[in-house]
Amino acid sequence: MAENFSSVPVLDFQDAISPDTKAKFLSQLRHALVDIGFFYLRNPPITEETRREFLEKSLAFFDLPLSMKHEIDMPKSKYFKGYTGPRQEKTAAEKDERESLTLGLFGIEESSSEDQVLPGASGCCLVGPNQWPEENTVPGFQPSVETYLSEIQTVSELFTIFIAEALDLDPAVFSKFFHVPRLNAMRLSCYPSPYDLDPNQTEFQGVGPHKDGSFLTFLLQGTEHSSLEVQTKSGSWIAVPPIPNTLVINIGRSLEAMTHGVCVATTHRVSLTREQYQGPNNEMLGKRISAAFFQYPSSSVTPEHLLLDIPPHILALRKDSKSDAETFFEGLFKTSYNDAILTNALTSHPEVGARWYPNELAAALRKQNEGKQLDDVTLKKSAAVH
Ligand SMILES: O=C(O)CCC(=O)C(=O)O
Ligand SMILES: [Fe+2]
Repeated sequence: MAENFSSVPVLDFQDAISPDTKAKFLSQLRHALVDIGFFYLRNPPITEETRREFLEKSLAFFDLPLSMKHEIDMPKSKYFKGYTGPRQEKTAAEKDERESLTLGLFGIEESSSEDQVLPGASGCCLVGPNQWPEENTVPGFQPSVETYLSEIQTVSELFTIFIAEALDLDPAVFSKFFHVPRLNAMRLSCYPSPYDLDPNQTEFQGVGPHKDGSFLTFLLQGTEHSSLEVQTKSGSWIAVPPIPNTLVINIGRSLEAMTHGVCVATTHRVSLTREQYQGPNNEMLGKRISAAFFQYPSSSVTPEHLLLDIPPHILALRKDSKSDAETFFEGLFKTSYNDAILTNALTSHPEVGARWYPNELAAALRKQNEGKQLDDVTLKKSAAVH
């Protein structure tokens, strides 16, 4: 559980790459990992052009008529990739107002090939081709997304080293967990203006309170809206407004579990109000856009590999000795990481399961019900495709 804090710290990527400031960077990173679970990264190594193109084309994608977006509905893909419409997904038992497009790295990294699709024990898989809109509907959308994905993938690889260094671990300790084919996935989300929703309601659930199942999540807030919030230990919500030229990085359940709860996965949500959709000069802002890149350990790693040997002085930093991380860990890795992730994908997107993997879906729902008394939010939101 995150400590009480009043704002999310801002780290600077420049500090990480200069020998004079590296120690300061790692100390700030350790504080963010252990006490907060969230931080901004200023000056991330993503080119301005990549970011601009990517966001521009993403907005154009969501501006397409609904019928065109439904042509690439997620249930058409057996790999859990594609479009999810508004109010089609639930978080914490409530419908989310956002619509989204889920994309993976398949075909983007050189060594990706059909042969590397790893079936789980249950025979379904998460690594496979993306679904794209017709090129003439949003010209340049696919290359702009692929360029962003390959740049953010590189950032995520750098962070496996920084996290190890910040915890006084061997800098290469994580490298064996992250290899092709990667389960990493990006969720491109678009949040409607409350002015277009029920006039009798004041607040809307963009996405409900949850923790990510990832190792780390790299979030690009693409518009000016201040709608993302994180929860402190006392239960209050702190705004994480967009800051120019930053990414927001947060810790997911996998890193929390791997570090025995030293690193904290913090609950967050996107809550939509009318005030957030008014700009500084009272002008109306359009839709809110964000891109969350979820970094996951590769599917072939086993539970024994994943649990790290943490030095005692780092374990002593753990804030919550009753962390549910280890309970979560047992649940997540009871069979294999890959199977756990598939179970979560199936329960998060039952419509994909119903079409492609009906038997596996039934088994996954049984498993989910068995674990329900443990922690509802944990199970719901540890999904790889989340
Ligand atoms: O859109 C955002 O700012 C956050 C989205 C998020 O938390 C998620 O997709 O897991
Ligand atoms: Fe999230």
